[in-house]
Amino acid sequence: MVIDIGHSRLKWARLVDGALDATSVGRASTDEADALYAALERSDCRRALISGQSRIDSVTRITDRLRQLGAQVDIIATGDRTLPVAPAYKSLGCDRWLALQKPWMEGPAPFVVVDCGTAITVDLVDGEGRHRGGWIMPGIHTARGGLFARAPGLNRPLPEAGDIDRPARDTGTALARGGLMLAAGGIDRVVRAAERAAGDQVSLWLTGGNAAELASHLERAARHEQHLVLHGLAMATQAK
Ligand SMILES: Nc1ncnc2c1ncn2[C@@H]1O[C@H](COP(=O)(O)OP(=O)(O)O)[C@@H](O)[C@H]1O
Ligand SMILES: CC(C)(COP(=O)(O)O)[C@@H](O)C(=O)NCCC(=O)O
Repeated sequence: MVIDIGHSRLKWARLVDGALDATSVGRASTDEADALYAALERSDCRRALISGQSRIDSVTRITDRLRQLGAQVDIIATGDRTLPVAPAYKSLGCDRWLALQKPWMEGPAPFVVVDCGTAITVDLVDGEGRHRGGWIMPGIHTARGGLFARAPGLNRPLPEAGDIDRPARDTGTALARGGLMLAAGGIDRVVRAAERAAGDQVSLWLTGGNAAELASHLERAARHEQHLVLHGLAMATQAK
């Protein structure tokens, strides 16, 4: 089994012959991992490779419970296995490093991976397969949470955003459109900067919990692959 412990959500899947079994992908809140334990107990898997790029207390709680259930748990650290794309720097999040591996295997060409989760991270890999580094921005939900903490009067259930290019005429819609505009505008700008840094056109991969809602608001078409971190973990199980 491979498990991605994010700051907000857990994602997991079984492997069949070293590849992800798409039918087995599960998700839960990082704070309520019972569905993961139930999936482990239902399956015949007793080994887990984990990306634990989350709060240390969450990772400890989840891995302790998995061990109690009889699993052999291995937590991967950035750069500690030989994968096709090496990290540009040592303290790079393990989730970011893992997410770069599948796109590079699909063709040796420059690309960026945008992971839209608790944070929005954008990472550039050039045409030689070198990770050139990236950018970290607050995720949509995180940015709104920060705003609501400072201006609690704004906090409310949000409606569908609709056309984000149209000026909103009520507070909820303004917040819904503004959050998407902030993220999409930041991503569009970063992709242009990545192309200047690479000196080449880049293809765009989107992953993470907010990828689907952001895709249609970006300037260019992106390939949406929901579980790039899990795919990277699957590759890591085959690597030394
Ligand atoms: N069913 C869902 N439950 C929780 N969050 C969701 C759900 N669908 C989309 N999201 C969004 O996904 C974000 C988390 O994305 P994810 O990639 O799982 O993050 P992380 O890897 O940081 O834990 C949340 O901030 C939320 O806006
Ligand atoms: C930037 C992140 C918080 C993103 O985490 P996520 O939103 O996927 O939960 C994580 O990759 C991280 O803690 N990185 C370490 C710092 C770095 O990548 O430079």
